[in-house]
Amino acid sequence: MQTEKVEEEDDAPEEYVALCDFTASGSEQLSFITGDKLLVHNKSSADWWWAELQGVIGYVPASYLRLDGAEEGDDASLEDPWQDDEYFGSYGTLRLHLEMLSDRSRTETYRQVIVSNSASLRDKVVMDLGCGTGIISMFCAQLAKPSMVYAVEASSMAEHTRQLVKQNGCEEVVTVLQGRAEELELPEQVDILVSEWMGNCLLFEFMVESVLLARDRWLRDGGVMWPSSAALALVPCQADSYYTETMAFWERPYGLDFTPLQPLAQQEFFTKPKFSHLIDPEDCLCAPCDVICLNMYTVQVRDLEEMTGEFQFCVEKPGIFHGFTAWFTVQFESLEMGGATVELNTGPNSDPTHWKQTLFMLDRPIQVYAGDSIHGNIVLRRNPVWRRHMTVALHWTINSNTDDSQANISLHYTSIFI
Ligand SMILES: N=C(N)NCC[C@H]1O[C@@H](n2cnc3c(N)ncnc32)[C@H](O)[C@@H]1O
Repeated sequence: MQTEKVEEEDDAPEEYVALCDFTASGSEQLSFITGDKLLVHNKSSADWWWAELQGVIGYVPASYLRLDGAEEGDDASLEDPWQDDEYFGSYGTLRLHLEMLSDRSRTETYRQVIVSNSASLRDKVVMDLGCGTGIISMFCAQLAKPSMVYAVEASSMAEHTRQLVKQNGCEEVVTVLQGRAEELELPEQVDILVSEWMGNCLLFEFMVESVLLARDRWLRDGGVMWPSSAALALVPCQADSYYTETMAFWERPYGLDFTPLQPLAQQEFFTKPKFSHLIDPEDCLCAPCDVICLNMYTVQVRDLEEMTGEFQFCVEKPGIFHGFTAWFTVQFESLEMGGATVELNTGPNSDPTHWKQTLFMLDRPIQVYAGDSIHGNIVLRRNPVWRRHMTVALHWTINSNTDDSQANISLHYTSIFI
């Protein structure tokens, strides 16, 4: 995730021009269309600014705007909307590969997919998209007998991957190709396109776009996608420890009253997802549900622009509704008819992974009771400027039938996260 420094608050409002349309998804936001000139009064956070358009005030996504009068070329995002230098630069070092290889649940799942399909992999042509250090390609070469594995890697790690392939005696089967998969020329179509492309909340990094473009270009008719499908799971949850450490903390630190900072804390800590969350299964207020499902054979790049999922949860036990936790699962269908599907589940009831889970905090916690209904929808909207990012909007309503003072009212909140 990119973290931008928050610029100091200015007195005189600055005029910005809208680079693309934005549709508000809450009363506190401001809609605009490409070319609108907005007056920015306050850059309260790196992602959301307080702005005015034709006398109406509201929050606007900073990344959709460019300072009026700035030259087209001044705007880095238009030059490098994929932030490729930074993105592939980060994968050119070992840090992220060490994290991924150290994730045994992730890596062993891919090994299990290869082992359980080893007979069917014989004489097949495989593409390993975004192979990194080549681990999946070498699993294929060592545990099965494909005729060829094209190990495609865009970062400078590819040079080291070639060495690893040779070091492990796989050079007969594995060919390392350096470049973006959607730009490369392969000598032939492939029978299997395997990739480990998943990011936080399943889609961050949007590497999935490259997988779909490569599918359309290189996967032969009847070929197999691994993963074959993917799902984003969501559950309403308690998050008492996070709430205590970021909000309750300001009540009496060292005997002093710091509560005037709580609105700032709410803005700073609860308007962005917490990506490194490990939710305790006990904190789930009910069973999770899959809100977004991707069929990797049919989903199109254009579908990624905006994805909406409905949910209807029935609270199973009384507790404090602090927010929603999200994670993903991916499924690998068998190459054999009727063969068992392998699944990688990054949720709280499975072995932990380096993705952990993602916590979306409510603006304020709400007491809920068994039988309460939490229903609404989640909207993943891809950032039209920064192509590896998206906003997540959660709209929900609680219908409670207890005799509590809040009973029988609908609480409707929208939380927007970048
Ligand atoms: N979230 C993840 N799974 N990230 C894994 C990304 C790995 O794939 C590589 N990668 C990502 N996109 C591409 C692409 N379009 N072409 C080739 N390699 C890629 C990246 O350099 C890294 O080694």
